[in-house]
Amino acid sequence: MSKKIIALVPAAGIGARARRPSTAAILKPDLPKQYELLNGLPMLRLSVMAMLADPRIHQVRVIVSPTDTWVERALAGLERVIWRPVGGATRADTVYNGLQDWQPQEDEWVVVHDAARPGLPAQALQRLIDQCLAHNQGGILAIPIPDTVKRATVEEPPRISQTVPREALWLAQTPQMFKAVALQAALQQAKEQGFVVTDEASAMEQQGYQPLLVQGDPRNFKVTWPHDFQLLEKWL
Ligand SMILES: Nc1ccn([C@@H]2O[C@H](COP(=O)(O)OP(=O)(O)OP(=O)(O)O)[C@@H](O)[C@H]2O)c(=O)n1
Ligand SMILES: C[C@](O)(CO)[C@H](O)COP(=O)(O)O
Repeated sequence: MSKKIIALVPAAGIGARARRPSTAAILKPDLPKQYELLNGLPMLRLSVMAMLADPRIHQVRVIVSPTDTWVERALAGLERVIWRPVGGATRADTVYNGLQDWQPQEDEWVVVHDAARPGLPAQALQRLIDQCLAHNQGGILAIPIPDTVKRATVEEPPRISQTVPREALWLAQTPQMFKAVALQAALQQAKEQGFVVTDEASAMEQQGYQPLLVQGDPRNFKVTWPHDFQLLEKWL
C-alpha cells in the first residue's frame, strides 16, 4: 500500500533580509517576503503549487504566523491545501508546531518545503520522493558546492584564513523528506537540548541518522536578499 505523504510549508517568517527600498515596500512595510508577487502571483502560492505538482503529495499544510492576515487570499482556490496559524519564533519552531498540530501517524512521510523557494522544478521534487521511498530513508535536496571555498577571518575587512576542501560539501535546499513521527521526535529533542537547527536534516543528524543527499537544482534557491526577486522572476 502506498504511504501517505504530506507537505508542510513553513511560512511564518518576516523576510527581514529581503526588504526592498521600493514603493511596494513603503506602501506595505509589514508584508512578509512570501506574499510578494512574482510575475503576478504570491511567492507562497508558487511554492505550494510546486508541491502540488507531484500527485503523491496527499495534502499541503501551510504554517503561518498567528497574526497572519494574507494567507487566505494568497492560497484562494487551491485544492489539497490547508493553512494553520501555529507558526513559531524560529523556522524550527514553526515546523515543530506544524507537526504537533497535524499529529502524524507512524509510516506517514512529511516533505518540508520553504515558502521562500518558489522555483522548485517538478523533476527535483520527484527525484527526492523517488529516492526516499526507494531507500525507505529520509533525505534532502542539495547541490554540490561549485566554487572554491574560503574560510574568512573575523576582522573588517575580512581576509582569507584558509581554502577549504570542497569535495564533500553540499548546499542544503528544501524540500526535505522524513518519516513525520521521527522528525517530530528529533525536533522535540533539539528543542529540549537547546540545539539550534536551521533545517530538518540537522535535527535528524543529531539523532544519528544520515539523510540521503539528492541532487537539487540551482533554480530552487531561497529568496533571501532584495535582488533575489528579480532573479527568480527571470527563472520563472
Ligand atoms: N519563525 C519562522 C522563520 C522562518 N520561517 C520560514 O522559513 C523559511 C525559510 O526562512 P528564511 O528564508 O530565513 O525566512 P525569514 O525568516 O522570513 O527571513 P529573514 O531571516 O530574512 O527574516 C521561509 O519560508 C520562512 O517563512 C517560518 O516559517 N517561521
Ligand atoms: C532550510 C534551509 O532553507 C536549507 O538551506 C535553510 O537552512 C534555512 O535557513 P535560514 O537560516 O532561515 O536562512
